[in-house]
Amino acid sequence: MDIPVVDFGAFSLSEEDVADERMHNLSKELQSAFTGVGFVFLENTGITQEEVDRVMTTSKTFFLQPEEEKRPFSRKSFAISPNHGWAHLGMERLNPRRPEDLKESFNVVSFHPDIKWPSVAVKGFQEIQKSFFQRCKELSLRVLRVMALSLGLDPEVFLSAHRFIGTEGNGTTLRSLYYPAVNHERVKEGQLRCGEHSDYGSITLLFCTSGGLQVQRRSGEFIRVPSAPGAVLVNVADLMQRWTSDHFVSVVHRVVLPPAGDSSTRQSLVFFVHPDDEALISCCDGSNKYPPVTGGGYLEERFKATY
Ligand SMILES: O=C(O)CCC(=O)C(=O)O
Ligand SMILES: [Fe+2]
Repeated sequence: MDIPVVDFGAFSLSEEDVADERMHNLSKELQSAFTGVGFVFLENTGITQEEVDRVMTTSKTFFLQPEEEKRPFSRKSFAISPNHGWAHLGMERLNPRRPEDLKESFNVVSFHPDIKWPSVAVKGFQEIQKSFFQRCKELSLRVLRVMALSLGLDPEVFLSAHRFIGTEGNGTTLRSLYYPAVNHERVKEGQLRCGEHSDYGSITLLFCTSGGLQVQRRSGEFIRVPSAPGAVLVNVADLMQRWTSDHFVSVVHRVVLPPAGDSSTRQSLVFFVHPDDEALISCCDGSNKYPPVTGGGYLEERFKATY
Protein backbone atom coordinates (compact mmCIF):
# COMPACT_ATOMS: atom_id res chain seq x y z
CA MET A 1 0.00 0.00 0.00
CA ASP A 2 1.64 3.18 -1.21
CA ILE A 3 0.34 6.71 -0.97
CA PRO A 4 -1.70 7.34 -4.15
CA VAL A 5 -0.66 10.20 -6.44
CA VAL A 6 -3.48 12.18 -8.02
CA ASP A 7 -3.21 14.86 -10.70
CA PHE A 8 -5.24 17.80 -9.41
CA GLY A 9 -4.57 19.84 -12.57
CA ALA A 10 -8.22 19.91 -13.62
CA PHE A 11 -9.17 21.88 -10.50
CA SER A 12 -5.83 23.59 -9.79
CA LEU A 13 -5.78 27.12 -8.39
CA SER A 14 -5.36 28.53 -11.88
CA GLU A 15 -8.49 26.82 -13.28
CA GLU A 16 -11.83 28.57 -13.14
CA ASP A 17 -14.15 25.89 -14.48
CA VAL A 18 -13.88 22.17 -14.53
CA ALA A 19 -15.65 19.94 -17.02
CA ASP A 20 -18.07 17.61 -15.24
CA GLU A 21 -16.29 14.54 -16.45
CA ARG A 22 -12.89 15.62 -15.15
CA MET A 23 -14.44 16.57 -11.82
CA HIS A 24 -16.10 13.19 -11.65
CA ASN A 25 -12.80 11.39 -12.27
CA LEU A 26 -11.01 13.52 -9.72
CA SER A 27 -13.66 12.86 -7.09
CA LYS A 28 -13.44 9.10 -7.70
CA GLU A 29 -9.66 9.21 -7.20
CA LEU A 30 -9.89 11.22 -3.98
CA GLN A 31 -12.67 9.01 -2.69
CA SER A 32 -10.53 5.93 -3.19
CA ALA A 33 -7.49 7.51 -1.48
CA PHE A 34 -9.43 8.84 1.49
CA THR A 35 -11.39 5.67 2.18
CA GLY A 36 -8.23 3.55 1.87
CA VAL A 37 -4.92 5.06 2.96
CA GLY A 38 -6.30 8.37 4.24
CA PHE A 39 -3.42 10.20 2.51
CA VAL A 40 -2.91 11.37 -1.08
CA PHE A 41 -0.23 13.24 -2.99
CA LEU A 42 -1.79 15.95 -5.15
CA GLU A 43 0.21 17.07 -8.16
CA ASN A 44 -0.38 20.23 -10.20
CA THR A 45 -2.34 22.03 -7.49
CA GLY A 46 -1.13 25.46 -8.59
CA ILE A 47 0.98 25.90 -5.42
CA THR A 48 4.58 25.83 -6.61
CA GLN A 49 7.74 24.57 -4.95
CA GLU A 50 9.09 28.16 -5.14
CA GLU A 51 6.21 29.37 -2.97
CA VAL A 52 6.87 26.59 -0.47
CA ASP A 53 10.62 27.32 -0.41
CA ARG A 54 9.98 30.99 0.29
CA VAL A 55 7.95 30.19 3.41
CA MET A 56 10.47 27.60 4.55
CA THR A 57 13.34 30.07 4.17
CA THR A 58 11.65 32.83 6.14
CA SER A 59 10.55 30.36 8.83
CA LYS A 60 14.04 28.96 9.18
CA THR A 61 15.45 32.46 9.60
CA PHE A 62 13.01 32.92 12.46
CA PHE A 63 13.84 29.60 14.14
CA LEU A 64 17.60 30.09 13.95
CA GLN A 65 17.46 33.24 16.06
CA PRO A 66 18.37 33.21 19.76
CA GLU A 67 15.56 32.31 22.20
CA GLU A 68 15.09 35.85 23.46
CA GLU A 69 14.26 37.08 19.95
CA LYS A 70 11.57 34.44 19.58
CA ARG A 71 10.02 34.62 23.05
CA PRO A 72 7.90 37.77 22.39
CA PHE A 73 6.03 35.76 19.74
CA SER A 74 5.28 32.75 21.93
CA ARG A 75 2.06 30.81 21.67
CA LYS A 76 -0.47 32.04 24.27
CA SER A 77 0.92 35.62 24.07
CA PHE A 78 -2.03 36.90 22.08
CA ALA A 79 -5.42 36.84 23.82
CA ILE A 80 -7.24 37.18 20.50
CA SER A 81 -5.78 33.88 19.28
CA PRO A 82 -4.10 31.73 21.98
CA ASN A 83 -2.86 29.07 19.55
CA HIS A 84 -1.06 31.62 17.38
CA GLY A 85 2.71 31.91 17.77
CA TRP A 86 5.95 30.12 18.55
CA ALA A 87 6.28 26.84 20.47
CA HIS A 88 9.81 26.05 21.69
CA LEU A 89 11.60 22.72 21.41
CA GLY A 90 10.06 20.17 23.77
CA MET A 91 6.78 22.00 24.29
CA GLU A 92 4.54 19.39 22.68
CA ARG A 93 4.15 15.67 22.81
CA LEU A 94 1.75 14.42 20.18
CA ASN A 95 1.94 10.91 21.61
CA PRO A 96 1.50 11.31 25.40
CA ARG A 97 3.18 7.92 25.98
CA ARG A 98 6.46 9.21 24.56
CA PRO A 99 8.87 11.93 25.68
CA GLU A 100 8.37 15.39 24.20
CA ASP A 101 8.70 15.87 20.42
CA LEU A 102 12.06 17.11 19.06
CA LYS A 103 10.63 20.02 17.11
CA GLU A 104 10.04 23.75 17.18
CA SER A 105 7.01 25.33 15.57
CA PHE A 106 5.35 28.58 14.60
CA ASN A 107 1.56 28.66 14.23
CA VAL A 108 -0.14 31.28 12.09
CA VAL A 109 -3.82 31.41 12.98
CA SER A 110 -4.84 35.05 12.99
CA PHE A 111 -4.18 38.25 11.08
CA HIS A 112 -5.93 40.44 13.65
CA PRO A 113 -4.21 43.81 14.20
CA ASP A 114 -3.42 42.83 17.83
CA ILE A 115 -0.99 40.17 16.65
CA LYS A 116 2.70 41.20 16.72
CA TRP A 117 4.88 39.80 13.93
CA PRO A 118 8.63 39.24 13.80
CA SER A 119 10.03 41.90 11.53
CA VAL A 120 13.50 43.08 12.48
CA ALA A 121 15.66 40.06 11.66
CA VAL A 122 13.10 38.27 9.52
CA LYS A 123 12.08 40.52 6.67
CA GLY A 124 8.75 39.87 5.00
CA PHE A 125 7.74 37.20 7.51
CA GLN A 126 4.15 38.38 7.92
CA GLU A 127 3.47 38.95 4.21
CA ILE A 128 5.01 35.66 3.16
CA GLN A 129 3.08 33.69 5.78
CA LYS A 130 -0.13 35.50 4.95
CA SER A 131 0.01 34.96 1.23
CA PHE A 132 0.86 31.27 1.65
CA PHE A 133 -1.98 30.91 4.15
CA GLN A 134 -4.39 32.30 1.54
CA ARG A 135 -3.11 29.93 -1.14
CA CYS A 136 -3.50 26.94 1.19
CA LYS A 137 -6.98 28.11 2.13
CA GLU A 138 -8.03 28.26 -1.53
CA LEU A 139 -6.65 24.82 -2.26
CA SER A 140 -8.30 23.35 0.84
CA LEU A 141 -11.69 24.71 -0.15
CA ARG A 142 -11.29 23.10 -3.56
CA VAL A 143 -10.36 19.77 -2.00
CA LEU A 144 -13.34 19.97 0.38
CA ARG A 145 -15.65 20.58 -2.57
CA VAL A 146 -14.35 17.51 -4.42
CA MET A 147 -14.64 15.44 -1.24
CA ALA A 148 -18.33 16.35 -0.87
CA LEU A 149 -18.99 15.53 -4.53
CA SER A 150 -17.24 12.21 -4.14
CA LEU A 151 -19.75 11.24 -1.47
CA GLY A 152 -22.66 12.27 -3.67
CA LEU A 153 -23.42 15.19 -1.34
CA ASP A 154 -24.20 18.85 -1.95
CA PRO A 155 -20.78 20.31 -2.95
CA GLU A 156 -21.23 23.04 -0.31
CA VAL A 157 -21.77 20.69 2.62
CA PHE A 158 -18.21 20.96 3.99
CA LEU A 159 -17.53 24.44 2.59
CA SER A 160 -20.45 26.01 4.42
CA ALA A 161 -18.75 25.02 7.70
CA HIS A 162 -15.43 26.63 6.64
CA ARG A 163 -16.46 30.22 6.07
CA PHE A 164 -14.15 31.97 8.53
CA ILE A 165 -10.73 30.49 7.80
CA GLY A 166 -8.09 33.12 8.57
CA THR A 167 -10.34 35.11 10.90
CA GLU A 168 -11.43 34.85 14.52
CA GLY A 169 -14.04 32.14 14.71
CA ASN A 170 -11.97 29.53 12.89
CA GLY A 171 -8.91 27.65 14.19
CA THR A 172 -7.28 26.81 10.83
CA THR A 173 -3.51 26.99 11.29
CA LEU A 174 -0.49 27.30 9.03
CA ARG A 175 2.29 25.70 11.05
CA SER A 176 5.96 25.92 10.16
CA LEU A 177 7.96 23.12 11.74
CA TYR A 178 11.69 22.97 12.35
CA TYR A 179 13.32 19.75 13.49
CA PRO A 180 16.88 20.54 14.63
CA ALA A 181 19.81 18.18 14.16
CA VAL A 182 19.54 15.26 16.57
CA ASN A 183 22.22 14.51 19.14
CA HIS A 184 21.69 10.78 19.56
CA GLU A 185 23.58 10.71 22.87
CA ARG A 186 21.00 12.99 24.42
CA VAL A 187 17.82 11.52 22.95
CA LYS A 188 15.48 10.04 25.56
CA GLU A 189 14.22 6.47 25.31
CA GLY A 190 11.40 6.38 22.73
CA GLN A 191 11.77 10.02 21.74
CA LEU A 192 10.80 10.99 18.17
CA ARG A 193 10.75 14.12 16.05
CA CYS A 194 6.97 13.92 16.18
CA GLY A 195 5.11 11.22 18.08
CA GLU A 196 2.29 9.07 16.68
CA HIS A 197 -0.93 11.02 16.28
CA SER A 198 -3.78 11.75 13.92
CA ASP A 199 -4.69 15.34 13.05
CA TYR A 200 -7.69 16.98 14.70
CA GLY A 201 -9.55 18.98 12.10
CA SER A 202 -11.14 18.31 8.72
CA ILE A 203 -8.16 17.92 6.38
CA THR A 204 -4.43 18.69 6.51
CA LEU A 205 -2.11 19.87 3.73
CA LEU A 206 1.54 18.95 4.23
CA PHE A 207 4.62 20.23 2.44
CA CYS A 208 7.92 18.58 3.31
CA THR A 209 11.17 18.25 1.49
CA SER A 210 12.91 15.40 3.27
CA GLY A 211 12.11 11.98 4.67
CA GLY A 212 11.12 10.86 8.15
CA LEU A 213 7.34 10.87 7.84
CA GLN A 214 5.66 7.50 8.33
CA VAL A 215 2.02 6.52 7.99
CA GLN A 216 0.39 3.58 9.74
CA ARG A 217 -1.26 0.80 7.78
CA ARG A 218 -4.32 -1.05 9.01
CA SER A 219 -2.03 -3.91 10.03
CA GLY A 220 -0.30 -1.56 12.48
CA GLU A 221 2.96 -1.44 10.54
CA PHE A 222 4.34 1.98 9.57
CA ILE A 223 5.29 2.78 5.97
CA ARG A 224 7.74 5.47 4.89
CA VAL A 225 6.31 8.36 2.95
CA PRO A 226 8.64 9.29 0.07
CA SER A 227 9.35 13.00 -0.34
CA ALA A 228 7.71 14.42 -3.46
CA PRO A 229 8.91 17.97 -4.16
CA GLY A 230 6.19 20.02 -5.84
CA ALA A 231 3.37 17.75 -4.67
CA VAL A 232 1.08 18.45 -1.73
CA LEU A 233 0.36 15.64 0.70
CA VAL A 234 -3.25 15.82 1.86
CA ASN A 235 -4.75 13.74 4.64
CA VAL A 236 -8.09 13.25 6.30
CA ALA A 237 -8.20 14.42 9.93
CA ASP A 238 -10.29 13.16 12.87
CA LEU A 239 -13.23 15.52 12.66
CA MET A 240 -13.69 14.66 8.97
CA GLN A 241 -13.68 10.97 9.81
CA ARG A 242 -16.40 11.60 12.35
CA TRP A 243 -18.33 13.88 9.95
CA THR A 244 -18.35 11.13 7.30
CA SER A 245 -19.30 8.39 9.80
CA ASP A 246 -15.87 6.75 9.36
CA HIS A 247 -16.16 6.67 5.57
CA PHE A 248 -13.02 8.75 5.16
CA VAL A 249 -10.24 7.60 7.44
CA SER A 250 -7.94 9.71 9.61
CA VAL A 251 -4.72 7.78 9.86
CA VAL A 252 -2.00 7.78 12.51
CA HIS A 253 1.39 9.14 11.40
CA ARG A 254 4.69 10.20 12.96
CA VAL A 255 8.10 11.65 12.14
CA VAL A 256 11.00 9.40 13.13
CA LEU A 257 14.58 10.39 13.99
CA PRO A 258 17.28 10.37 11.31
CA PRO A 259 19.74 7.46 11.64
CA ALA A 260 22.63 7.88 14.10
CA GLY A 261 25.39 9.93 12.51
CA ASP A 262 22.97 11.84 10.26
CA SER A 263 22.97 15.39 11.57
CA SER A 264 20.52 16.85 9.08
CA THR A 265 17.73 19.18 10.11
CA ARG A 266 14.19 18.86 8.75
CA GLN A 267 11.50 21.36 7.87
CA SER A 268 7.86 21.06 6.97
CA LEU A 269 4.81 23.27 6.53
CA VAL A 270 1.47 22.00 7.69
CA PHE A 271 -1.92 23.59 6.99
CA PHE A 272 -4.41 22.23 9.51
CA VAL A 273 -7.90 22.96 8.22
CA HIS A 274 -10.57 23.30 10.90
CA PRO A 275 -14.29 23.94 10.61
CA ASP A 276 -15.60 27.21 12.04
CA ASP A 277 -15.82 27.31 15.85
CA GLU A 278 -19.60 27.65 15.74
CA ALA A 279 -20.19 25.12 12.97
CA LEU A 280 -22.16 22.12 14.18
CA ILE A 281 -20.69 18.93 12.79
CA SER A 282 -23.13 16.06 12.53
CA CYS A 283 -22.75 12.88 10.49
CA CYS A 284 -23.27 13.79 6.85
CA ASP A 285 -25.03 10.52 6.04
CA GLY A 286 -27.81 11.45 8.46
CA SER A 287 -26.84 8.66 10.86
CA ASN A 288 -26.30 9.16 14.59
CA LYS A 289 -23.00 7.33 14.66
CA TYR A 290 -21.44 10.25 16.54
CA PRO A 291 -23.27 12.99 18.42
CA PRO A 292 -23.00 16.49 16.89
CA VAL A 293 -20.06 18.63 18.09
CA THR A 294 -19.06 22.19 17.33
CA GLY A 295 -15.78 22.73 15.49
CA GLY A 296 -14.48 24.92 18.35
CA GLY A 297 -15.57 22.58 21.14
CA TYR A 298 -13.89 19.62 19.54
CA LEU A 299 -10.61 21.44 18.91
CA GLU A 300 -10.44 22.68 22.49
CA GLU A 301 -10.80 19.15 23.86
CA ARG A 302 -8.00 17.90 21.63
CA PHE A 303 -5.59 20.71 22.56
CA LYS A 304 -6.00 19.90 26.24
CA ALA A 305 -4.47 16.48 25.61
CA THR A 306 -1.46 17.80 23.66
CA TYR A 307 0.07 20.54 25.83
O1 LIG B 1 6.49 17.34 9.80
C1 LIG B 1 5.80 16.49 9.25
O2 LIG B 1 6.14 15.97 8.18
C2 LIG B 1 4.48 16.03 9.84
C3 LIG B 1 4.04 16.80 11.04
C4 LIG B 1 2.67 16.40 11.50
O3 LIG B 1 2.17 15.35 11.22
C5 LIG B 1 1.89 17.33 12.34
O4 LIG B 1 2.44 18.35 12.79
O5 LIG B 1 0.70 17.07 12.57
FE1 LIG C 1 0.06 15.33 11.73
